[in-house]
Formats: sequence, C-alpha cells, structure tokens
Amino acid sequence: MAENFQLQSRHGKSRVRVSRVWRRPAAAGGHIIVEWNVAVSIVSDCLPSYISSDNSAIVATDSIKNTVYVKAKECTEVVSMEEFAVILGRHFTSLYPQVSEATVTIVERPWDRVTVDGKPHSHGFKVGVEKHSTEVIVKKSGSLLINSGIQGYSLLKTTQSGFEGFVTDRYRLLPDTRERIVATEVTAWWRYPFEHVSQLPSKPFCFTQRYQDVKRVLTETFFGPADVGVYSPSVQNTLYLMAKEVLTRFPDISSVQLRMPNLHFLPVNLGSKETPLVKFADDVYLPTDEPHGTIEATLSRPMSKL
Ligand SMILES: O=c1[nH]c(=O)c2[nH]c(=O)[nH]c2[nH]1
Repeated sequence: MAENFQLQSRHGKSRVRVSRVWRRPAAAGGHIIVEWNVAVSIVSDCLPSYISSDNSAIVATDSIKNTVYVKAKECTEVVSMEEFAVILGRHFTSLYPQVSEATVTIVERPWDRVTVDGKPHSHGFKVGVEKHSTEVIVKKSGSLLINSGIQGYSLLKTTQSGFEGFVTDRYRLLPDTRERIVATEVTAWWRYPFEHVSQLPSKPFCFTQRYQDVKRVLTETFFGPADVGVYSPSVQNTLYLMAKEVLTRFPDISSVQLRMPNLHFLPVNLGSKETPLVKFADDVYLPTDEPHGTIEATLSRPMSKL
C-alpha cells in the first residue's frame, strides 16, 4: 500500500544491444554471431523510492544493462535467445530478494551466413529480413512462460488464391474471384509448454532450430508443392492450415497466434469504356498496403493454458 493507494510498478532497460561471437574453427562450422536487442523489465518491491527519496531497494536500470553484457560474456557455449532470456530472468529473480518477476524480450537482427563459391563462409554474414523474437517471463518461484515468434515475414504468391461466396449486400463491390495475387507479412507467436525452469529441456532440444522448423512449416503450408502450389480460398483458411500444421508437427508448441494482413494487389483498369488504356488481364496490379485487410487467429490445444 502506498499512502492508501495501490501501486503497481516495474522498471528495467530497453534497447540494450548486444552481440556475441563464438569462434569455432572453420572445420567445426565456423564462427557464430548473434545480435540481440534486449529489454528487461523487473517487478521489484521498491515502494520507498516512489513515495520518498529512499532508493535503497532499487536495482538501477544501468546495472540491469550491465548485467546483459556480463551474462553474454559468461555464455562461453552457444545459447539460443530463449535460453539467454531465461538466464537473465533467473538471475534477477534469484539474486535480488525484492525482485519477484522479470520479463525479458529479445529481438534478433538476422545475420545469415553467406555462401561463397557454393560453400558456407566460416566468418562472413549478411543481414536477412524476417526477425526472430522471444518474450520470457520468469517468477521467483521458477515458474515461467516462453513465447517465441517471427516478425516481418513477407510472403506472396501470384496465383492459386481466390475469394468468393462472401456476404452480398448493398455494401459489396468486390466480385467473386478464383484468380488473384495474395500477399502478406506474417507475424507469428507461439508458446512453449514449459511452465517451470525444472521442465526446461537440455540439449538436443534447441529453440533456434525450432524457430527454423516453424518458419519452414509456415512457408510450405502457405505455398504448397513447388510445381503446382495449393489453392487458397481465403487468407482465413490458409492462416488456419498454417497454424494447424505447426501444432500438428510440433508437440512442444502449445499454441500459435498468427497475424496475416491481406496486402492487396489491385487490378489495374485505366481509361474509359470508349477509350480503354489498360485492360486488366491478370497482369498489371497496383500494390498497396493502405488500407489492408487484418486477419488474425490463435490456435491452441484443448486444455492448454494461454
Ligand atoms: O482472403 C480474404 N479474406 C477476407 O476476409 C477478405 N476481404 C476482402 O475484401 N478480401 C478478402 N480476402
């Protein structure tokens, strides 16, 4: 209680950028580099600092920032973002009696190994596009939540998409179609089922590998087989099939949330009836993301805790 009011507070440091290199010999696969943008937010009992000038319970946000670099230094073996977030979360909740909970969020800058002369380079990387993120919440009791995700994953197919049979009323202008471009920028979040630090898998389970696996399954389900593809009757149906495939393939994922904006490629028809200039024949489009459709859903296993 704060002078007859209830105070809920948290503090931490955001945009802590850290990069870690693990220098393996070329014969063992070469160097590994990660670049992480870390945010730490702790729930800490430091009421006196809010209601008076007593800062004695505050773990300074500067110290929180420093800890990120100390822990990166201590990771002499390769760690995934998720493992690093758990290490940080456990550190703050176990070292400081006043800290009851820590939320660690990490977004990775995707440095991908380059290929030179068809060979993976031992120490050369270029930046990719879509990003892997994680949010880990650790409580003093050791209970935890691990969500991981992908952002900015842009996908498009030039055919095998349609949209028909939707509500017809005075507001409808869109014709039925079985031929259109479908484009989206996928944001996915999925939850791992581990609820306590004691349940955390040791190797060979690897969060980084699971991220790559989920991305592959999302991609394959969106596009279908390389030669013929798969017909999508709506973004809704494709989104559902993508989420379902993730839960079906990976028992260690308990729920998945997908956001798939419908980034429209509008048919171009220019001119008048008398003087047509450009007549659309599934060839020239006006790409736009303003406005765009917003389609999102969460799929969970029965009984899974969200
Ligand atoms: O796949 C689609 N789902 C919609 O809900 C929708 N609405 C719309 O105008 N076009 C589309 N396409």
